Amino acid sequence: MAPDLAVILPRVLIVSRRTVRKNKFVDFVGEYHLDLIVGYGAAPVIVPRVSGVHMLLDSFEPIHGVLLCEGEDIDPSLYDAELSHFSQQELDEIRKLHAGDTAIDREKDSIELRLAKLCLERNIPYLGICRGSQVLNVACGGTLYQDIEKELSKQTDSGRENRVVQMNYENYDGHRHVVRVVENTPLYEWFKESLDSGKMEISVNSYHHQGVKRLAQRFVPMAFAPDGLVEGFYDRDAYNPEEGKFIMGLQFHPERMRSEESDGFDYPGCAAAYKEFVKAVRAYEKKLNGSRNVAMALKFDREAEKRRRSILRSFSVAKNIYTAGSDTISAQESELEAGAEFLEANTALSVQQENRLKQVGATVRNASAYINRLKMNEERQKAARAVMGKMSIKQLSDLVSFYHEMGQLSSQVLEMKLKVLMNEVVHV
Ligand SMILES: N[C@@H](CCC(=O)NCCCC(=O)O)C(=O)O
Repeated sequence: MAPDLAVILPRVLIVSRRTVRKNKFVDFVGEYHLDLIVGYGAAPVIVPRVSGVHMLLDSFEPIHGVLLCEGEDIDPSLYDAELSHFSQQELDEIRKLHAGDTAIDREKDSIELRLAKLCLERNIPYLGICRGSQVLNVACGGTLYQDIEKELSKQTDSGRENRVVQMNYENYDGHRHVVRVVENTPLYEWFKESLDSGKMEISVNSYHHQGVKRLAQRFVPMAFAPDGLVEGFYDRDAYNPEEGKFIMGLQFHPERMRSEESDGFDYPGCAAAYKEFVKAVRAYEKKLNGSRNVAMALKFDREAEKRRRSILRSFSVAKNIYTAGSDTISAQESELEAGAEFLEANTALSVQQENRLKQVGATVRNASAYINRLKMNEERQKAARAVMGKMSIKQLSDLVSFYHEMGQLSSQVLEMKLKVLMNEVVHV
């Protein structure tokens, strides 16, 4: 069971985050993400955010999906050409308040932006949660607020009632704020039975202080916070999980919207983003393998045809030599190889094939070995017939059913081995 699953499950890449444990760096990924990916039928592959990995992403192929989630702030120089509009005092305040986030991890930025761009180039399913949604927007040319509280609240004239607390360190996991869900979007479909009547609102968690400022052109918003911040978006033209299409970003964490006591989700729709994402990942893998198999089959066909031609050519040269005498052999020896190899490898030829080969002169090289093998076969058959002639009907019918059973068994095992081999070839 295990080897089959290992071959079948599609792979979702997730980049780790760095922290310090017992005086040394360790890499981690939140288990809620991993559990959901496994639960819906894909294999999470953790890409460590260690130096140099951004140059080694080819080694993580095949990639059937990418899930990017939490982490430090994205380096503002990656999305904001004019850099800091903040005074030194403001920057110090931001760093003090969000100390865990404001240390930038350039290696992670670099790995994640490369992965996001790869997904966009190849239409690999991508789910961005929180920082992952910010990475997606930046990869597509959008920009971010470097600090929502300082920038968005400055812009919001409408006053305090629209202000949103995005980070509440006093009530970290219990904190929620409302978002307005946009109709006719996947998010609406997933949460529609939970929307407050007429209000189109759900309450979401929040663990960020950066956020989408200018949404990249290709995206459609799926939810807004009361201060206008985009809380979810997707590429409508690249959305069809059944066909392997999924490019989406969520600023909140549906995987983490759970009751403290029971660990149960706040809404039945919470796991849907993961479910639909993995659905797309699985469909993408199928599509990819399908087209690879066709490409492999075409390659095999072309190679077989090439081989067939060289064998034919070899036989025709052999025929000419046979008809004309043996003087010219050395000049054409290399062309004879294919035919000779073919004869060596195929002892079980039909009488018709054998006559045809003799006729075209294929006995010129290795003829004695070939004839010896044929003779040996004939002798073995003669001996077997003699033994069987002496056996009883019961013994003979036992022998028949034994070989029948063995035949069935070996074709089953052969089929399995070919399947494994085919998968290995496809995954090379
Ligand atoms: N630094 C970014 C992204 C923050 C982020 O990824 N938050 C989720 C992690 C929550 C946790 O570590 O508990 C920002 O602040 O916008």
